[in-house]
Parts: sequence; C-alpha cells; structure tokens
Amino acid sequence: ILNRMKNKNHLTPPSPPSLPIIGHLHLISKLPHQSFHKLSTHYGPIIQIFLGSKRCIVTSSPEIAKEFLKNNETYFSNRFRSAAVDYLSYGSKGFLFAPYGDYWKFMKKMCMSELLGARTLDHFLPLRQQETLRFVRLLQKKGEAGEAVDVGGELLTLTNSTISRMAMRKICSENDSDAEVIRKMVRDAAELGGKFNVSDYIWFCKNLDLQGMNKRLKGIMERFDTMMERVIREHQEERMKRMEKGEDDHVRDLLDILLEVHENENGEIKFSMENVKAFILDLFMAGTDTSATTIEWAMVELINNPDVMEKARQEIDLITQKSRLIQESDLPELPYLQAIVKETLRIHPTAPIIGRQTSENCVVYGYDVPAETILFLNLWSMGRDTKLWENPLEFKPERFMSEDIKFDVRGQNFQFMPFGTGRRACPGTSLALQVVPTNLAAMIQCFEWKVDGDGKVNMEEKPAMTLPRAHPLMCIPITRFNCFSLGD
Ligand code: HEM
Repeated sequence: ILNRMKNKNHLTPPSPPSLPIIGHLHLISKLPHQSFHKLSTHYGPIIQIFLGSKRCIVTSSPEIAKEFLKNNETYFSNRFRSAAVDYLSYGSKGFLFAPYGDYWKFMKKMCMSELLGARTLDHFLPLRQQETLRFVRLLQKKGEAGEAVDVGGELLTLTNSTISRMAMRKICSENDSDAEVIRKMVRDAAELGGKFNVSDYIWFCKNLDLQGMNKRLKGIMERFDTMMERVIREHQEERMKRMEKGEDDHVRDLLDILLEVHENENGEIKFSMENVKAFILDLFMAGTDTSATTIEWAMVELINNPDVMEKARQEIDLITQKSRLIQESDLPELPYLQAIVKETLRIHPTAPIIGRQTSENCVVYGYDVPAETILFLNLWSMGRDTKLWENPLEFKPERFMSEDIKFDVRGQNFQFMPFGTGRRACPGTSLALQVVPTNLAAMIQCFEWKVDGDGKVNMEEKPAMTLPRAHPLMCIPITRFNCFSLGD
C-alpha cells in the first residue's frame, strides 16, 4: 500500500527497476503470463512496465480490471497488435484485432447474426453432433488398434472442422491436406502471435527479423491464402450454378454472405477480398485452438484427479442410463461437468492474457494513463491468486457448485472472466460452452484414459497465445461405452 501511495504522487503505478532501451523486456520470459504473475506477486496488483519504449500496465486484480474494462470501457476497446498479429490478419483487415469503430461493429453484427448467435447455433446442432460422432469413432478405431492418440491434435481437427463447416460448408477433416494446413496454421499462428518479439517494442529493431519469425509467418500465410483462394472459387462457382438454375439462395453460409458484401460496391462498408479472408482466418485463430486446448487441459486434470473423473462419469451415466451417447441438450442436467469446465478455465485460461490498448489519455484508478498505453489483464494470474481462491492450485470443481457463489463466465464477474468482458468479450462464448463440455463428456463417457508411468500427466505449458501444453497428451483410449453398437 505504501508503495502505491508513494507512486500515486507521480500518478503512475509502481514499477520494477528498468534498463536503458529495453526497459523491462529482460524480465519477460517466453511465458509472459508467468513473468507478469511473478512481478505482480512482488510489486502488487497493478504495475507499470516498459517493453522497450512501449508503456504497459499489468494487472490481475478484479477490482482494478473492472475500473479499466467497465468504468473506462470506451478508452480500452482497442486491442494491442504486434507485428506478427498484423501480418497474420492481412495487415489488420480482420475482426479480432480491428480497432473499435464502424468496421468492427459491422463485423460483430455479421458474426452474431450469421455464425455465433442463438438461431445459427441451433441450426448447426446436427453438424456438431456429426463431428462428435466422427471424433468418437476415430478414437475408438485408434484404441482398438492399440495406437496412441495425440489428443490435442485430434481435438483441434474436431474444432477446426466444426468452424469450417459452419462458416463455409467445408469439411476440412475429409480432406487430409486441408485439415493439416489449417491445423498447422492455427498452431503456428498461436505460437508466433504469442511471442513477445523485441522488434515490436524497440523502434530501431523494427525492420529486423530478430527471431526469424517473418519467414515462418510468410509460409503460414501463403498456405492459408492458397487454400482460401480455392474455397472462395468453389463458393463462387456453386453460387453461379444456383443462380443459373434459378434456385433459391437459401443455402448461403457466412462465406457466401461475406462475398456478397465484397461484391456490393454501394454498400455502407467497403469490404475487400483481403477483409473476407482475414475474417475467416480470425475465426480459426480465435475459435479453434482455444476450445481444443481447453478440452485437452480438462482431460489432463481428470486423469490426474481420478475421483473427479469418477464423479463426472457417474453424473453422465445417470443421465444417459448407459444407453445412448451424451448430447448438447443434456448439458443443463450436468452441473458437475459444467463446473469441471469452469475449473479448467480458471487454472488454464486458454486466452491467458487479455491485451487492450488505450485510444486516449485517461485517468484510471487514480493513475494517469497516456494514450497508446497497453493494458495486460492477466487472467492466468487471477485464477491462481490465493486472495481470491482457496488452495488455487487444487483442481476442485466443487468450488463452482456452491449455491452462494454463482460464477457467470460472461464477463459480469471480474474475478473470473475467461471469455473477457464488455463489448469486446468473446462472441464465441455460447459456441464454446456447447462444444467444450459436450465433447469432453463424450470422451469421459466412452473411454478409459490411461497414461504410462505413474498415471500422472505433466502440467508444463508451452509459449503461445492459447496456453498449449508443452508435452502433448498421448493416450490409448480404451472403449468403455460403445455408442455405435447401439445403431446410433
Ligand atoms: C474455450 C474457448 C474460448 C476462450 C477461452 C475464448 C476467450 C476469448 C477471450 C478472453 C477473448 C478476448 C475478450 C476481451 O478482450 O475481453 C476472446 C475474443 C474473441 N473470441 Fe474467443 N474464446 C473461446 C472460443 C471462441 C470461439 C469458439 C470463437 C468463435 C469462432 C471465438 C471467437 C472470438 C473472437 C472473434 C474474438 C474477438 C472479439 C472482438 O475483438 O471483438 N472464441 N475470446
């Protein structure tokens, strides 16, 4: 407190000692959320650091987060963009990193009305069921052959297929090379986008490819672009055919609609072909690895906590009576499963840091915050704070079952906001809250999950935007309930 009061005279948050030119960059490891956590433990819930010449505020306190993202939301509705992120969004032409304004509002409306709103999600329910069945069948086959499965990799194929079928009627899992392109692209993009690259922060290093990233980024973008060009051509040809046959255009998907906006020269928004591609790319980047990695972390926690696994299994078996595969409509009857997902997102938030940037000078929490200051909200640290959670490193879904603390995950509760908050909160929350628990439940219901050694899985993290595991979970799934023998 003394530290803060002292600093309040200068109207800036406490700051660790810094070095010339690089500022505090030397204190940031490859896992920035862990470095920020360490700094917060030492210097308090709000700190100021300089990454090179860029002023940043780091916080992991719910009270302070509310001050920034609710009470001063208008100033903090832009995101911080690194050079890698700019490159990966066709020069900031997508949605995820678009500055708040008319263009962003247009994309948000499009996203909610054509892809992620309740009506479209209902419409695509059969598609999600098919993807779950395909996934379970694949696990079963591998299990029968005694083959170990790269659980995270297969989950990423599942979530990629779901998004690509919803957005552009394309089943990437049916075409191995497309599936591989998207899988690799999403993983590489998350890794490179999550790097704290020196050239982002030190102006005279701007044109230096210090960490050899540009070459890799170029490779990713070329592969994605070639694939998208082909998919767009197919869509345009199909649309022409429908028009020639005089067919009603009722089968339009998000990509068809984006292409129409692009072709409409008199529309309120000018929408280039690069905008179309960048938007689709953003959906893959924001919506697939996040969900897949959450399911993978949840499985690891269940393997390491057999009593939790057993309780979840009993809940699922009671609902399905061991006579059918679990489905989305069962979710309201599965409070323990939902608590497992929340507990996973608390300890392993797959967007560990929310990065925003001020558009104007402002005063927040008594501190002067100049325009362009970067705000890092450390969700990972918040989930491990002993002042907020009892024994935070213990995986205890029961903490989310208590009647008196109802944790909403949609950004109303600043202690727990894995999907962010406010106008820039995650638009895919509803989809994620269907896909993650349903597929996790299918994995719990249908298989026994055994790992080699002492039966415990290592919990190390790897650097990236989406908190991947350092060591992929490799398992041979042993069938426990065969939903296909029931003619499902
Ligand atoms: C477990 C899964 C997921 C997690 C943990 C997650 C988390 C987040 C977080 C923390 C943000 C930033 C929010 C903020 O700044 O306040 C975000 C933004 C976003 N998410 Fe998700 N997300 C998930 C799944 C999805 C899915 C399935 C989609 C849909 C395809 C999606 C699409 C997006 C988009 C487009 C944004 C940017 C919104 C904007 O800038 O206005 N996410 N997500």
